[in-house]
Formats: sequence, structure tokens, C-alpha cells
Amino acid sequence: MSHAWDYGSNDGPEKWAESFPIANGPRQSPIDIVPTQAQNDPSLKQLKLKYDPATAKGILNNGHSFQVDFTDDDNSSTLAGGPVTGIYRLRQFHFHWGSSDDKGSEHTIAGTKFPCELHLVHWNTKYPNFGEAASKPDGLAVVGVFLKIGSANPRLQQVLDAVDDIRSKGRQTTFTNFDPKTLLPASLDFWTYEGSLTTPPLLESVTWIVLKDPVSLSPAQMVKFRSLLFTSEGEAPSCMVDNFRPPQPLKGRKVRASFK
Ligand SMILES: CCOC(=O)CCc1ccc(S(N)(=O)=O)cc1
Ligand SMILES: [Zn+2]
Repeated sequence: MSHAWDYGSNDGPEKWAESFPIANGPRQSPIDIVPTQAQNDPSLKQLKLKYDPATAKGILNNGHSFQVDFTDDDNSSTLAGGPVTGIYRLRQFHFHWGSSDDKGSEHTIAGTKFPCELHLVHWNTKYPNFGEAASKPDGLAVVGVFLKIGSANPRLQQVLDAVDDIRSKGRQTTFTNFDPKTLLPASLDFWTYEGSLTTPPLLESVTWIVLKDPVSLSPAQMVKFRSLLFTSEGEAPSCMVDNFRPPQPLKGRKVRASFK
């Protein structure tokens, strides 16, 4: 049985617990990160990201966001170091954004929302595949990057140029020769905590690595995000906006900082 979910009033985040009881679990994401309450942990290693542009495969509108998928049958594109042990393979990246510039991110910083948030999703190679890893407490590592309105982001534009081909739910197209490292800020300083997927199935298998510094995008680029649709061709069009879950209770978790 498929559990339909969305971000609207009927099947939105406040209702997800009806089909996904883990929504009220002990390590749900996103959270509000309060920098003054995050403890610097000198034992945290430097984040090691190695991405091969040739592993970029395609871009898909999945009806909740759009994602760029990567081939993950070898260790060509990986995350290591930081808070994790072992090697995690890049699976996909996607975004969450708002209908206006005052909201859109899932994580917040002392209550501050950003207009957009990028998630780079990796899975632990100690498990045979993404699906298996997604069900394990140390199975996934997601790097979160905030986007703020400012100057145009030429690297992001390569992704946004493909959006016209995937406007409706279920549309996909080839997308390759892209290095997601070009979407990251200069500093890889991060906060980290143990959390979950921020959409159903909300599995509590994610080590979150949220970068301290945002990257920029222009108002015109933000409008491009909002040109996507939640709906399939032939359905009454519904703009893909406000596809973010609000912050969830910390429930005693500690947030660590890789920086002073
Ligand atoms: C086992 C199947 O599970 C999936 O396909 C999960 C896909 C999925 C990946 C990442 C995220 S996020 N926003 O927490 O980075 C949510 C959902
Ligand atoms: Zn996400």
C-alpha cells in the first residue's frame, strides 16, 4: 500500500505520523540549530568529499522535489571523515525551497530560515545498497547547504537550465558531467547531529552534516525553482513550493560543531 504524502494541508507534515508513526520518533529531522548551544568537538575530522563529475546520471522531478541522481556502483563519488566512520557513496542531491524568500529551508539557525536548502545524500558502503543502508542507524550521511538570496550562482545555473525539461512530476532527463562540489561554500565548517530523513519514510538513519556557510543564488534563480510543479502533466497544475518540513523536537540530542 503506498502512503500518499505531500506538503499541503490534508497530507502535509502535521499528518505524516498517521502513516509514518516514526514522525514522532526520538531522532527526527530537520532541527533548529542554535550555534551557542552547539559544542565544538575537536575530535571531528575534516570532511573529505570526492566527487567524479562523470557519475552524474540524470535529473528527475519526483513530485516532492527534483533530484540529480548519481551512479553509485563504485567509490567514484564519496564522503568520508567529518563525523562518520568509513566511506559513504553519493546517491543524489535535491533541494527544498519556499514560495517566498522568507522561508524554504528545513534546518534553521537560531530560528532563521533560508529561502532554499540543498541536500547531498550519501549511503554507508558497509551495507550492500542505499535501500539497506537507509534502514540502519548509521546508514546515511546527508550534507545540508543553505542558499541565500544574493548574486547569481553560475554553477547552480547548470542545474536550473535542466529544470525546463522536468517541470512536471515524473519527468526526467539526462544530466551528466556535473561536480556537486561546485555547489558548496569555500568553508566546510559544519554542525552535525543524529537525525532522520526529512520526508517519508522519515527513517532515523541519517548523520546530518549541515554546513555553517551559505552559498548564494539570485532572485531570478529562486523563481526558476518555483516554476516546477508537484503535479503530473494533465493534472491541474500545483506549483512546487514550500516543500520543507518544519524543525522537529531535539529530544535531548547534542549538536556538535567542527569549528570554534
Ligand atoms: C528507502 C527509501 O527511502 C528513500 O527513498 C528516501 C529518499 C530520501 C532521501 C533523502 C531525504 S532528505 N530530505 O532527508 O535528505 C529524504 C528522502
Ligand atoms: Zn532533503
